[in-house]
Amino acid sequence: MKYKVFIDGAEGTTGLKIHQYFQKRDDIEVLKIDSDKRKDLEERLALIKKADVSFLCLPDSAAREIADAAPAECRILDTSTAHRTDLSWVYGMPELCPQQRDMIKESNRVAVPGCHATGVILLIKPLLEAGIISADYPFSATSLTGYSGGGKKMIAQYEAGDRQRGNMGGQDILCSPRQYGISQTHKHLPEILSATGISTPPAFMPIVGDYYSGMEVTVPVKISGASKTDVEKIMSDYYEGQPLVKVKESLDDEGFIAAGRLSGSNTLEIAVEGNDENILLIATYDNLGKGASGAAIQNMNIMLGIDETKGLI
Ligand SMILES: NC(=O)C1=CN([C@@H]2O[C@H](COP(=O)(O)OP(=O)(O)OC[C@H]3O[C@@H](n4cnc5c(N)ncnc54)[C@H](OP(=O)(O)O)[C@@H]3O)[C@@H](O)[C@H]2O)C=CC1
Ligand SMILES: CC(=O)N[C@@H](CCC(=O)OP(=O)(O)O)C(=O)O
Repeated sequence: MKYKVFIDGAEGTTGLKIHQYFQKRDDIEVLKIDSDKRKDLEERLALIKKADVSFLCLPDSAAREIADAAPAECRILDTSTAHRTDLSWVYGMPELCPQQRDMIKESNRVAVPGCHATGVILLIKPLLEAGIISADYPFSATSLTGYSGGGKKMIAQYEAGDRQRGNMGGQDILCSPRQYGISQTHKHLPEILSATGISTPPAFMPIVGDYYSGMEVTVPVKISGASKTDVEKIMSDYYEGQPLVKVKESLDDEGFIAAGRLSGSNTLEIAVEGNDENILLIATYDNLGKGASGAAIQNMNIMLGIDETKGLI
């Protein structure tokens, strides 16, 4: 018996990547839609009704439209931002707290977390749960990402053949890392608040670089009454036994941490760096792996009651 899945938006960045994972699996049959009907609501609904699980890899508005039209018994995983703070959906982060996996397994509506939000939430949550930092702490986060995080449009921009690469004296502005979300209205801030329960949004500094994929999220914290070693212990205990989130002694590679170090992987690695005075909580992962498509597959595996790492490690 094969599970039937439908990928709505299969020709986009996230959808294509999910499709690639299924090419290596013999337990999954991907339901196909004719290319000229890929935006036809009725055709897509018919496939969602046939599938055991459907993935929405669409812009937010299109994800809302199809999710609203689908019968409640259809099982849907939405990779967009549309439903991540919607209380009738389950937040698809199995490592968030002990109950989350069961909630995902039982739900017909699961929202896959945003790529930046994934790192920020996984870094902050254990400290809040341990009570060594309070919900009103003035958090901040820097998040480096590869350009595939921006979907087809940004990939085309960065990969355009007429770009002059290298040090062009500022002629090719894409060569240098670009900070964005400057007005502090990034679309991942609401889910960071709702998943962690912190009282105000962190000061958030996303930066896109001239490389395809990979993320490094850093949350600096000053904690009185707890050392770096205490924080390491809290972090390791919180994620003990998690197959796709690993706490490492250090991510430092001869003085550097490359944001693309886990490009192509589905795991997320955390390390507590810095010193007792300035603790740096750091997570590295692939924006298309644990930050999007890999996380979507992990959620699907949980919903289907099979090994959650199947096809991912
Ligand atoms: N890229 C990333 O790293 C991540 C992306 N996401 C989220 O995943 C979702 C998809 O993003 P991404 O894959 O990057 O985006 P892309 O722009 O690469 O792909 C979006 C796809 O949706 C299709 N589409 C648009 N409107 C409709 C519609 N009405 N009906 C059916 N298909 C439609 C597009 O078709 P066409 O090409 O024909 O226009 C395109 O193939 C977004 O919500 C994004 O926020 C989440 C995590 C990470
Ligand atoms: C480089 C870049 O532009 N990245 C996107 C995030 C992509 C992502 O994962 O966000 P969603 O899951 O919410 O789409 C951004 O920061 O808006």
